[in-house]
Amino acid sequence: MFDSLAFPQYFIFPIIFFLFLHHFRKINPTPWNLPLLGMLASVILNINQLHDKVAQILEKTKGSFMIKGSWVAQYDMFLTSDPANVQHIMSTNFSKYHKGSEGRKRFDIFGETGLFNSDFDEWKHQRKLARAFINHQKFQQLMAKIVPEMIERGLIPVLDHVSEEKMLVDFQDLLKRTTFDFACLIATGHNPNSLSVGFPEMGFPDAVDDACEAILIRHLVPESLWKLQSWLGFGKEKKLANGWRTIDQFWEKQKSMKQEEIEKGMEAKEDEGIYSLLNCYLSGHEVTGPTPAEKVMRDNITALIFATEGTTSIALTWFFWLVSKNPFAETKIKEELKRNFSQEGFNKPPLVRLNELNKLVYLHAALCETLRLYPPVPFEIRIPLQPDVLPSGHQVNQNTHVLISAYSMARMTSVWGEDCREFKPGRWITEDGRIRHEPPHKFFSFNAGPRICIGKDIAFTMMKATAASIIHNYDVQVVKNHPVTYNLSIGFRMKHGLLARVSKRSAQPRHIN
Ligand code: HEM
Repeated sequence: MFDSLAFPQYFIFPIIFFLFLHHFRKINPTPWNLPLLGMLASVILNINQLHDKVAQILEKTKGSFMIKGSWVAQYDMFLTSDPANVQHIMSTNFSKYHKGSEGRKRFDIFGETGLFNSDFDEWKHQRKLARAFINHQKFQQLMAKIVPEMIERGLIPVLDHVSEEKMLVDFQDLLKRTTFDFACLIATGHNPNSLSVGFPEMGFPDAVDDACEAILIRHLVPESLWKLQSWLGFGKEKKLANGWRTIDQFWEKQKSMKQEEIEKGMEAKEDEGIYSLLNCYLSGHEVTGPTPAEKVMRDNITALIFATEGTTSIALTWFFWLVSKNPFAETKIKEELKRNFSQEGFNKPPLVRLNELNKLVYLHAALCETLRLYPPVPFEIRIPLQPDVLPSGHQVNQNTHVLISAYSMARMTSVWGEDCREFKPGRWITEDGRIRHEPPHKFFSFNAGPRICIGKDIAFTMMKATAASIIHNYDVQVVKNHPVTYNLSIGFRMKHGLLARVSKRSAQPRHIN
């Protein structure tokens, strides 16, 4: 019979045990390796500051640390932020590491056939098409058309409204809307107008955010556990399933809208500056070839929206927060804008000339520094195809998941110097006033090697145009004491958003002379 008097011991023992662990982890930051549990208990204890805990371990262990797997997890996790290891895995020995079926299972919402989830020949094929789409001259024309339009017709009216109404606004949400509309235009040719005064429900990007939280948990717990949770349908897995439905509905809607346009002979014409991945797919355009299977289109279109929106808006949010904390940087950005755009104003369509964004060296540097400190994709995982020895001397094999932490790399004094944790845009500017280019295995925010991000230039154009238009025309006052921390997710969203008030810098004219 159950002895009710003995009942508390079932709780007291684990509590004392975890307090004990908690005390000693302060003395030694490396995780404890416990029988059966491996280092899982240590991970759970630090779950809310996961990225900082990893950074702390890696700084202490000179950039490499093996987390022994548990009986439950059944694989080892090798943490690294050592640039030599990163170069070895991502570039020099690229063909010997893959994302693998483990990765595809965790990221199943983005489809098996898409660029993100594929490896080897399938990946090569998809990447070739994606690059052809982005490098086509029509894409440049599209950018020159939609970026100024979005600022003029989307961002400025909303900011004017928020400013006139003296509203408190979640800047993260506002930036998410800006980049979501932009992402939809390049992926499908339709503008969902989520950036409008009524702040309509967004659907897709919120669904992706929910999915990203569930995917992080899938990295931390055994597959059997998250699969059981998914089958029972509760918690994060339930949210992921709902998100999946939202993304599928989004795709169905986009497809039927486009088909209707085609049937009515109303397709957007390329010579009118309209060029989108969906148009290319459906018209069998030279860049994408014959129309592929529907699943391939769904996977790549949703992945392109995710790749564009789920990264650029995160970077911009941290940028505005960092600028608010570093008035010296804000002053320098304002001065640079005034020097380059003072005569004509900035936010009128003919004046957002994308090639002129190159003049904004300090703004570019401040964005690089943001991306270094707060990489929107904070880590990458690769699995070796065969046993290998890394430049750090560590041995890995097919049973090792190698986690490369971009967030930790930014916090390594051996990589970025004693001031690595400080926001210093100046570190990105050469003595003759140009942008300093760092190798991708050191500045890992866009990945490195053959799988490096193909949208880096597009992201900088979008981020610079958005940030410049806002800072040149408005004062953004971030609410003091609002808690700012990252979400537990594979993306680096702020957990509580970024609350701010916006006011026009001058009533008439809007720009500064
Ligand atoms: C600040 C913004 C951005 C950041 C920090 C970023 C970062 C990254 C990272 C870390 C990866 C590697 C992901 C992985 O393999 O798991 C990646 C891949 C990719 N990115 Fe970006 N990205 C950004 C913006 C964009 C934009 C605007 C686009 C498209 C227009 C884009 C398109 C892609 C694509 C298609 C891939 C897959 C490449 C491949 O697997 O070969 N990204 N990006």
